[in-house]
Amino acid sequence: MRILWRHCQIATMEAGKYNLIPHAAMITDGPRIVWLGEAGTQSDDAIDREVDLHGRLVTPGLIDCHTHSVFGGDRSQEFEMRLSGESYAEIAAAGGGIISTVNATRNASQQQLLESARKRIHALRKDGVTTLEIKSGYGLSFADEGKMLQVIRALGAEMPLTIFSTCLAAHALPGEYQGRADEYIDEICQRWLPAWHAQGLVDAVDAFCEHLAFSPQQVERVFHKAQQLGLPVKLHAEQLSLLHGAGLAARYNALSADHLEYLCEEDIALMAQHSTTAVLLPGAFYFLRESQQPPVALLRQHQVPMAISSDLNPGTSPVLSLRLMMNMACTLFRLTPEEALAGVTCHAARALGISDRCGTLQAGKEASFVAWDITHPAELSYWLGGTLSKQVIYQGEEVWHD
Ligand SMILES: O=C(O)CC[C@@H]1NC(=O)NC1=O
Ligand SMILES: [Fe+3]
Repeated sequence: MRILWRHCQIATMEAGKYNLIPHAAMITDGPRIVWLGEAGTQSDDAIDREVDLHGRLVTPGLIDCHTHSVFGGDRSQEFEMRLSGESYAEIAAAGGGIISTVNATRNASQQQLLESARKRIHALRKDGVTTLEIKSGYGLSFADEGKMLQVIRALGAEMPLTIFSTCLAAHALPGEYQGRADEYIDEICQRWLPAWHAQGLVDAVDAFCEHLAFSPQQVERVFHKAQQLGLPVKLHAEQLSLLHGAGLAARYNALSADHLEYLCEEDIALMAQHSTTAVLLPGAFYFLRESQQPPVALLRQHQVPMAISSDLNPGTSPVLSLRLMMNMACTLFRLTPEEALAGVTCHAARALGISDRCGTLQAGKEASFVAWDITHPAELSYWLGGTLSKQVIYQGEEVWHD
């Protein structure tokens, strides 16, 4: 069905710039854009339906390229304990920390994981998200990581947005492997990854490269297996220290290196050379009250595209608004509002390797876009909270309206 979407202004986000078309229209045919431009200059091909967008501003659907949206329980009590002055050690002794989420996820059924994730994803969708990456990483066993990956695929099958599945089995060391990290990595590489890949459950492979998680040597073994399976890689890198994880990821032509507070210029140059996108996660920086900022000026200087994401997870970034992350990227990391919008559209698409399909509004690309009740794109980073999205269109269909 050919639909003419008229009476709007469009920010196409091509090349990471607004490219504002002030009096615009767009024609979609099913899930694809077939034309967009100055209103009235379109060809007079048959149109089946017209939609008046009431002068609203239209951007590409937002892309949240780094989330841990599937998990059991939550860590709100831990949050309260910390603010009551309890130490990490006391919290851990009381069963808090990432292991508490692992236990809650292992004890939850697929249905329970699906239902709790669905609520969180709906909040993101109302805020304009039409593509979402979700990682495993709270199961940490063959059965429970497989359960998470099945839930991620089920969410993609039932919800009106595109869901990209990333295996993060190398997120933390489970209790049963304490002191035997290399054996855990062996299990992931020799048995788990090949099986999940054969079941079609994995679109990319990620790991957490950090002193409290896995070493660059252990990460490289996971990357080597992913490469053998033909799966792209991503990496949680330089969040809390400099281990040159981002440089290792770049050498494996990673789609992205993420967090990057402690990133160095040598590894930025490798990211530029290997087209690895930088993914900045201001929610975790803010929630952990970090002080070390990612080197944004150096990333700009080396022309490494910066994506922005929620890092939605129960421990360090319980975030339910990607637009709030845009504000934090500007307020905390000093990105411009135009860079922040590029960070959740075209650069986020690049971080998932799907720039051919979405992230900008152009003929031939996916007809996934948002009509916002604003007059300038900078408002998307400016307003804190609130509902600015009036209509969310996914692959040519209206899937949410205010
Ligand atoms: O605490 C949690 O539940 C996850 C922490 C989260 N995972 C990661 O790799 N970095 C983080 O901040
Ligand atoms: Fe993360």
